[in-house]
Amino acid sequence: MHSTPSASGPAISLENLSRHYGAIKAVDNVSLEIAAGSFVALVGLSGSGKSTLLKMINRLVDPTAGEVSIAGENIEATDSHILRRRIGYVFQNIGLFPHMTISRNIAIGLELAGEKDGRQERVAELLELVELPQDMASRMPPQLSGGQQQRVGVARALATRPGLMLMDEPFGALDPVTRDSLAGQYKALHEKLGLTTIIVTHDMAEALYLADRILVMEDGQIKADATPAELLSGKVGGEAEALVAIPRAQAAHLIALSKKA
Ligand SMILES: Nc1ncnc2c1ncn2[C@@H]1O[C@H](COP(=O)(O)OP(=O)(O)OP(=O)(O)O)[C@@H](O)[C@H]1O
Repeated sequence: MHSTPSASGPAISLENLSRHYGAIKAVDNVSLEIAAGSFVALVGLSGSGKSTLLKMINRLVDPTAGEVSIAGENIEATDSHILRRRIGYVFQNIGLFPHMTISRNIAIGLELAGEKDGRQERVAELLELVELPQDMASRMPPQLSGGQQQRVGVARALATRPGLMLMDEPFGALDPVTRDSLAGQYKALHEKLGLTTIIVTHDMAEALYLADRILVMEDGQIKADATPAELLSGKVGGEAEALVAIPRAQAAHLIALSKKA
């Protein structure tokens, strides 16, 4: 079997990016440089604009103003099929096609791109990459657990060897143990493949654990931009501090309980 060649994640640039819906400023004049190979978490309260920001990067949502560039190229000028091959997208409810085998679900991006050669080998390679047994290839999605389906979602997103992964609450619907183990395995994949990853999560503890940079959104704007260590140090303040206070208090509570045992 071939080993997976390292992809090289692109740098991303957002310039005065906005998406307004009438009076609602879902994303409001955001400018941002994301370095190649970063793992960025977008956190913030419900409705703060995280998903809208993410979806403007793969053109699922069109901005009302501003620009997105990937590896220095304005995405408006990039053919949307090419863009989709370069960007993997994983979201909470996976969206596997229930009437297609796991193998076909994984290969759908290759099929749509007209890539005929080596599809089965690529599926085998991807199953191995996301640590699923090869015999799952012939099963149908309803015959897999939620966690296994989510792994298939990750495999499908990686099929076209994208350098950029966009993930919207990818592990949100899973139990905490599966969630933690999948998140850890994804982080290892991110490093192994040299990806650029942007993840939306409601879970600050997950963001602190996974990302090397955390962006806190509020009312369509980025109100804090910090490393996990900076956030944990308590120097960032504002809403970021309120979000970090929750996992910090939980950790302190658990430590106190374990001392009583
Ligand atoms: N298609 C739409 N039409 C009108 N308003 C929209 C649309 N999509 C999003 N919004 C509004 O834009 C704001 C930001 O929504 P968005 O989904 O980006 O937030 P979010 O931070 O991802 O929220 P959540 O954490 O709940 O998923 C919200 O007020 C939402 O109601």
